[in-house]
Amino acid sequence: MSEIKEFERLEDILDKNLTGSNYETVRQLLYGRAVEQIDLKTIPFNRNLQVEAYRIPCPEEQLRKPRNVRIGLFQNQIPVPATSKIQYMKNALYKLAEEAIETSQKSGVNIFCFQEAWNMPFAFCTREKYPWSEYAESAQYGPTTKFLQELAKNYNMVIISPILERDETHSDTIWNTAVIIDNHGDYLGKHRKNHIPRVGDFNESTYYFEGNTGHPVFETEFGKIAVNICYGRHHPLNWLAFGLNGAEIVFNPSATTGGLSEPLWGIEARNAAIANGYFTCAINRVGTETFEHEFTSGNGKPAHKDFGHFYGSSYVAAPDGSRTPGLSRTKNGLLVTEVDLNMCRQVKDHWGFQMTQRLDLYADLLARAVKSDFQPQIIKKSNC
Ligand SMILES: NC(=O)NCCC(=O)O
Repeated sequence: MSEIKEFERLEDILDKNLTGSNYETVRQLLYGRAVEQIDLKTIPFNRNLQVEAYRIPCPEEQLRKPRNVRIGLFQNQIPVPATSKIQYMKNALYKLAEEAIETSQKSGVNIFCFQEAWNMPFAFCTREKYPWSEYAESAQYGPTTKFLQELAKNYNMVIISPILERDETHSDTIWNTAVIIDNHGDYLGKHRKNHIPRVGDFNESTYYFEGNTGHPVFETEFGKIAVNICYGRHHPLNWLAFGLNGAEIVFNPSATTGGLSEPLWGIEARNAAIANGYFTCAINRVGTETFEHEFTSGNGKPAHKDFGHFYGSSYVAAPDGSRTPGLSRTKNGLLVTEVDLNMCRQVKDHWGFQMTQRLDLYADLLARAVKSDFQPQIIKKSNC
């Protein structure tokens, strides 16, 4: 697929080209029930940050109070060239993060999530070990976690921080990890990316292995949350497992490019929300990162110095299939979304997907499929 850079977002095209009831019909078929815009006009935003805020409506119940939570998703370009010195890059990103978290706090955000490997360039396309491995740091005690613990505590906000992790206890190994910091500034735990891509320039397996933390769900004051890191969104069972462990919101911090995955982007996290009865939050990087040395994609095409365009387009999807518009494809942005977690149970009651999911049937098939003597269940005519 060729790169698409020349438009801001799909929603703008719909908006410009469809009018009146045509627009509403198409919007509803594509995006589900309408979300409401929240007016944040009073907040003095940094001009370079697109801030959009929505409420996903949810019927009130008679016995349970609403469990309203505001989610903040932050997508950004690296603020200085990819080739910058490590500490310079980290400091520039910390400054950006501080602004985004401060704006989130003014917007009433309770849970904030960054994009994948947010405190570094997405350099895994290069296959160079240095300097990129030097970005790795301890999940619990590293400088990025320390920096965010302070902000989480001051702003009473849960923060999800996907970073490159260095596990000093286990032979200095490197992992692609999301760190969860609670709203008191305490380290709650971490999750390591389960599925590592080997597609296009996503050469991440050069740096780290498939995660070994299972499918943890973190119980916070603002709901039960989990993190499905980037490429894991192509794996329905990965989403399912977070649902089985009771997640109410699953974050999908990502770094993906237009030429590779854009047609899938609006589908996968949204489908996961519907199938598993939880909210999903897809966050993608923005911009083009150019590296010093050329690399190839192993496809016979010329060597190049960048991955292509990271297309942003972060969004939130609800268990009833509705979703927010996406943020810009080209700008830094903060997407604030208010959701009522009661919707998870309401949709489960309505559709019955969990009641009818027949896990036993699939457990039996999966148990057989992983064995070396597995025989696929194929019926054919006896004389063929
Ligand atoms: N970071 C990452 O896993 N990217 C893989 C590409 C994709 O899943 O779209």
